[in-house]
Amino acid sequence: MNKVRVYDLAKELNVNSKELVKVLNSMDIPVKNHMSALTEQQEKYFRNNYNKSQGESPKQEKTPVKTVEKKEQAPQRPEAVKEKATEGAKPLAKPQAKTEQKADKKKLGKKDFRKSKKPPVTPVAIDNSKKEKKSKSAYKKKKGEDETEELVAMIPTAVSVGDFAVKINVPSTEIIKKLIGLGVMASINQEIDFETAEVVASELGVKIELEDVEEEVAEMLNVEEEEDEENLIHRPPVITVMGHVDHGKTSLLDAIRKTSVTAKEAGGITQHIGAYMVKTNDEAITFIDTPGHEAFTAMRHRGASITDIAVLVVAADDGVMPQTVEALNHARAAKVPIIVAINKIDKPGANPDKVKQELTEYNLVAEEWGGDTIFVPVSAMTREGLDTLLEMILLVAEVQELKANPDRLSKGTVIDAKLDKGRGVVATLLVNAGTLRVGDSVVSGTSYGKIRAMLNDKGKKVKTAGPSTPVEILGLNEVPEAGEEFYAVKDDRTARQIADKRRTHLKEQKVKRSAPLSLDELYNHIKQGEVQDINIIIKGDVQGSVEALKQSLEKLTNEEVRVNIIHGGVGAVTESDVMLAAASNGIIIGFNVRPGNNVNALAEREEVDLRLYRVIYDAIADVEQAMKGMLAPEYKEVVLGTAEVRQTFKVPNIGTIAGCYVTNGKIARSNDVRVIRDGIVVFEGKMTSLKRFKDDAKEVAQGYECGIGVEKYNDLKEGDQIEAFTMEEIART
Ligand SMILES: Nc1nc2c(ncn2[C@@H]2O[C@H](COP(=O)(O)OP(=O)(O)OP(=O)(O)O)[C@@H](O)[C@H]2O)c(=O)[nH]1
Repeated sequence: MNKVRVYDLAKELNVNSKELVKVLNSMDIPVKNHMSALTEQQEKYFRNNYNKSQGESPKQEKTPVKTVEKKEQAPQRPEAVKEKATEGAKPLAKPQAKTEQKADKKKLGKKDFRKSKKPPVTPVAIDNSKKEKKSKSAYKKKKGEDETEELVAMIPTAVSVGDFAVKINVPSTEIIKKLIGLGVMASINQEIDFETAEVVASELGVKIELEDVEEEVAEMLNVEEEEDEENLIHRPPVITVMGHVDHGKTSLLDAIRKTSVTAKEAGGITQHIGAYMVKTNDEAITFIDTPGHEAFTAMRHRGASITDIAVLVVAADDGVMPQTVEALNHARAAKVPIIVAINKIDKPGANPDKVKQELTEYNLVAEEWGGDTIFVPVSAMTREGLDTLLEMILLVAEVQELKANPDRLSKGTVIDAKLDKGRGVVATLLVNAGTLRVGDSVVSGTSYGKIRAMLNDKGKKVKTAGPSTPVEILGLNEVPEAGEEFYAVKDDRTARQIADKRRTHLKEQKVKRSAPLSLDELYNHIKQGEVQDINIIIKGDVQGSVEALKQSLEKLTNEEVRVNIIHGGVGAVTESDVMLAAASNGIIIGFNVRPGNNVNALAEREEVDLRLYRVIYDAIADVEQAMKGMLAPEYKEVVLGTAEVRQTFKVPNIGTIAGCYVTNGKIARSNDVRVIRDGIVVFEGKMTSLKRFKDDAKEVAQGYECGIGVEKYNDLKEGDQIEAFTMEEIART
């Protein structure tokens, strides 16, 4: 869901951001500054009421008598707000970093608006509450179940007793006394953590909430307000090259890089810095040098949407392959325009039309065939078509009107970073806006420092780097994470303060991360208006089942939620599927397939809901039930162990016995088993025998060999995985 920031809204309404913040606050929409984002509901509520109150001023002093009347009125139903708001509302499709969305969800949406059963207070009611307001920075208002307004103090993860006292307006001696009561001996200058503060506060009858570090940081960064159109200049497009393995991504990037090397520069290019710039017809294009959709989605998952255009490479002699489809779905999920480069046209078996034909099935239809996708036949080897490809990139970029203000403190994204023995932390940054300069103080996540030296993509020392320029910088104190944003700030102190603030908050941030989408929680998300799109990734054993599932699931779309199949493919669930789900807040449905190595662990870490089914109907029913809030899974499958088939034996009258090695967990005779070949479930059933050498065994542990027979299945093959599992009942929630 895209959220709108105050400055976007201000720009649209042609009002000053600061004024708008005041208006929003007066409407009980607790925004702090121009960087604050509104939830969709808040935006709708605002639009509805702003239009009405416009001109009257939000203070509403003219109608004090009505205060009582309004309060007694039946609460305005959110549905009504929705209907009215949509009439005049322009779509505001601003892409926004995921981290920001999360921060927003955490602070504004859930706490102040959605959980409250009452509708937002009307501007009339607010005016009264204003009188009660104390220090604006320390408090925010919170509506309880009754009409009384509660004041909530915002407390950081760690706070000194003295500061805490000031924030909650209670004498520090009182706090020290309470702390002693809790067995905590702390002086006025000592710090207590948020949890302790919370206990003390509740004993004193004061509500506290954890400060939102990113909002504070936004304030410290003093990010420029809306950019004046006149300050904006064209910036070069940033390109990521994607495609199936061996279709020529790396060759294409290398060929493009060499194309741009003029004679005198030749030999000058010795290093790769994670991104490079080329010039064609005097226009620059930036290429991200880590090709592939995995890297792209990993970046997106971290909140970085740096790619303006995706080039999808398809080998003309091979055609559309599984990762071609995967790549195009990753680009689509990120709403990035796609240009198709049909590569290897020099090869004898090249058939560009076949590629075009195959891609029509995925709604990429060539312009010459009546569609709107640009296809460029190229050869990374002979360099044929490369100029046309670059021209087409510029053409698509022109439509996008990519602009940035070069005259401001720089911000952008970390593309890559490492620790170099001789040079210290080396980070490749892609400037997104502003101009980065040697000597600038920068901060990225918890890493900060002053730029000691800056090198361009050709390894040359440079003093400045403008929008869309990749540079390598030296001077950061620790290795920042790829995909993290960086900001140049006014001085070292600010950079350090921001990094420190983040470091202390890091733990809580992780814990407080808003829950990603899961079928179990789906209905709650829908009810709270947080979900309008269910993004699903389907992996199946054969194309037919993927297609059938896709169509049936898409049919579940109703007025409230749309079911989007963002990717569907044949084969095991992969890490890249999990990353796509994580970056798109989606869930994964596997039909007759199993997750590949480490995939379960990754899904768990990223909290991606990964569901595996053997019956199509079950998958559809689960999603359907989840949409209605009726999902009540009663059984959960528990995998207990896996064995690898090393050898097979034919035993007369018994059938095939697999000589296995237990690779993890343990296999018990009572377990059910499934046979997995190349990530696909080929059989599921019962065990007929489990033996250690000649003896029957109850169970065999990891690291031991055993013989396994599977009921009614004699097609066991070397290399198969035998997975042992049981079904466990789980309590309804
Ligand atoms: N004939 C011909 N061969 C090409 C062309 N482009 C790439 N190749 C060859 O195809 C093979 C794979 O190319 P890569 O550039 O490594 O492909 P890739 O997509 O980057 O592969 P991964 O990095 O493994 O995903 C190499 O042997 C290249 O030499 C081309 O235009 N024509």
